[in-house]
Amino acid sequence: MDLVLESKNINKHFLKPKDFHVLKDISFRIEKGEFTSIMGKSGSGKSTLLYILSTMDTDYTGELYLNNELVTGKQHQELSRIRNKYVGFVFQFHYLLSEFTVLENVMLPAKKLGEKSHQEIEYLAMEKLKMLAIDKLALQRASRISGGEKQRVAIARALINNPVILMGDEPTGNLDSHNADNVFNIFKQLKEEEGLSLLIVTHDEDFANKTDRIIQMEDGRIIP
Ligand SMILES: Nc1ncnc2c1ncn2[C@@H]1O[C@H](COP(=O)(O)OP(=O)(O)OP(=O)(O)O)[C@@H](O)[C@H]1O
Repeated sequence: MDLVLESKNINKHFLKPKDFHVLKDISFRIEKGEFTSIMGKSGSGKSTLLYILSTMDTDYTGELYLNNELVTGKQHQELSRIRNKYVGFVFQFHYLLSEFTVLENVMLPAKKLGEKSHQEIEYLAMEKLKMLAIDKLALQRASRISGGEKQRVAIARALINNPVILMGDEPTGNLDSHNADNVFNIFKQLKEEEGLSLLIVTHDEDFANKTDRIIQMEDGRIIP
């Protein structure tokens, strides 16, 4: 079995304003090429969990493995390298740099990783833009494209370092149904053609029903 993510007994407490046990014994695995969605009522802990799994939040107990590597306990710099290399992340809001071009936005995470030349990164970024059918927008400023296009640029940016897993916190939450379908189809294509694993938090039942597996959360637990 080819595992890309494993969570073992992850627990988290928020201590302020008072002790709140927000995640309770979260254990599950994601295999290569699996398209998983996370659903659950508002406040059930979905975003909190996703920020831990993507290594952005390190304040928890338990163990997290990415690509069979234990990431829990790693120092900031090493963690940042692992995140940049293994995890792509798409937010509900695109967070593009509006004064930069589409191409420059997509290139940024690869520049940060610093493993490839400018030319190589530009080539890879254009490949991602082509795959998402937005290569014609490469030299446009990010502020001048539509909402659906911005989310596709955000996906291209999340893919630039060829992550093993793409995570999303309601990536279709701000989109109309046409653009949401479009993003779902892109995710499905990435799974089928690239063997990418996806872990997507969503409130959209239609979206979730089309994924391979739904993880249901309630009060900080996964419902078995
Ligand atoms: N920094 C924080 N300090 C204290 N409590 C927090 C903090 N962040 C989140 N919470 C609480 O933790 C619980 C889980 O929040 P989380 O954002 O993970 O839920 P969610 O399932 O993603 O909700 P939604 O669907 O509304 O986005 C909520 O009750 C929230 O109020």
